[in-house]
Amino acid sequence: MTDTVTGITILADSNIASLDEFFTATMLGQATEQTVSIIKVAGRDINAQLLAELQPTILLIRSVTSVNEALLADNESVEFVGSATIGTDHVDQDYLAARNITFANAAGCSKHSVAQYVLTAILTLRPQYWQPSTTLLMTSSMPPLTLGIIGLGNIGSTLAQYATALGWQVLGYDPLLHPSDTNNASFEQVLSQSDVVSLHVPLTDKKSTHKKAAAGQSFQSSNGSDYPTRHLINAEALAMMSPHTMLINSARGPVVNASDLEADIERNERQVVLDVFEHEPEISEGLLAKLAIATPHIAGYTVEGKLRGTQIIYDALCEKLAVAPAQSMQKLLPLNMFLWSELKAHPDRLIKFYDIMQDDASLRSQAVDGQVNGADFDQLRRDYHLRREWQF
Ligand SMILES: NC(=O)C1=CN([C@@H]2O[C@H](COP(=O)(O)OP(=O)(O)OC[C@H]3O[C@@H](n4cnc5c(N)ncnc54)[C@H](O)[C@@H]3O)[C@@H](O)[C@H]2O)C=CC1
Ligand SMILES: O=C(O)C(=O)[C@H](O)COP(=O)(O)O
Repeated sequence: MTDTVTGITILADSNIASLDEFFTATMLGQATEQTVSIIKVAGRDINAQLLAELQPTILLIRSVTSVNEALLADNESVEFVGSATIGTDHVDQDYLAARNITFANAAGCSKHSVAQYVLTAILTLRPQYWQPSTTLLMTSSMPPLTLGIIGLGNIGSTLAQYATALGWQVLGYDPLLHPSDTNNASFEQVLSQSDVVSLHVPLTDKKSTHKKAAAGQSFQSSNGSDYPTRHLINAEALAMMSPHTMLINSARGPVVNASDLEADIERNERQVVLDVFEHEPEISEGLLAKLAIATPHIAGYTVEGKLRGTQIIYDALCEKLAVAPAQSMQKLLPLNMFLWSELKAHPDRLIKFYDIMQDDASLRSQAVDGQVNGADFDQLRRDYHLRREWQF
């Protein structure tokens, strides 16, 4: 890093967990005369003007800050960008690479939290599907739930493990991975044969756009894919699903076409669970009332999920600074009594493990004339009670 004499200035989204515990001079292995200043602002307020004023060396963000040419074209101070999130659709990674700015995200940080959110949603709406595999063969006459999972990366594959533990059938679709026990179906089969379809894909667009980096060279937008996911679930896809099939989106809002979804719910009375929204942080008028469960993009918001996000970008920054990490989230975590084995044995305790309807009620309480505005949506996320991740 070039800032070894003057110290390090970090500009950070104030919604990143435990910033003060991780990003100090001591924890970043700096000599005692060195300063590390950390400036915390709301993620949506991080803009080119603020960067020009503060000249940070390090930028720490979450999903609400777009990092791209528009933000960085006039900036020469930033050398490291860390996003304490799994998703990276808000970051133009190829632009950062072209500018020689190191980038790290927090892959997998909240995979259990999101999988547990999805399980909770399903079991809250359809409690009849509690069928731990040990009792399945002996007692149940009802066929097990068929869970369709679109995207079998960290979250999708973790969800598949929980589903299998409950004796459910998994139909999975991921065209970018080899076929496997769970990557075992086509897109059409997942949609047409599942009782519940859960989306776990990144937000991507068609591969195409060639852009110009600041230095003049041409590069491709990092969000381009041969299997784009924007509006993957549209009227055509919804028409393949039986009205009985529940749809859950905890990936990114624009993976589902919101107006097609509204029309589909009206037509089919489909049970739909949304944690993310096409026009987030706004929720379009009329949509909220049609949803079975709606939450303000908090599927990954557990104490563990958020702290792991911070740990992963902290470790990456330590690597960039060539120092050994000195802080560990294990030292910061309060005792956790939420055991998956207990929940599996006592399904009636689900509400104690995660009361998803309380999150739903908090979001609906913000609605005025059927609409939630962006500031209220963001505030719910900022003030979220942070639940606990179930342990093994
Ligand atoms: N609601 C929330 O709080 C959270 C949402 N997320 C979202 O969940 C997404 C998935 O997370 P991870 O599983 O950890 O990511 P991951 O990168 O481990 O897995 C994504 C999988 O989707 C697959 N995929 C890509 N395009 C596809 C397509 N067209 N059809 C089917 N599969 C496709 C990829 O091959 C990959 O295996 C993130 O990108 C993020 O946007 C992540 C964390 C929290
Ligand atoms: O990790 C991701 O990807 C997510 O969607 C985050 O958990 C969402 O949280 P924010 O980054 O928007 O706070």
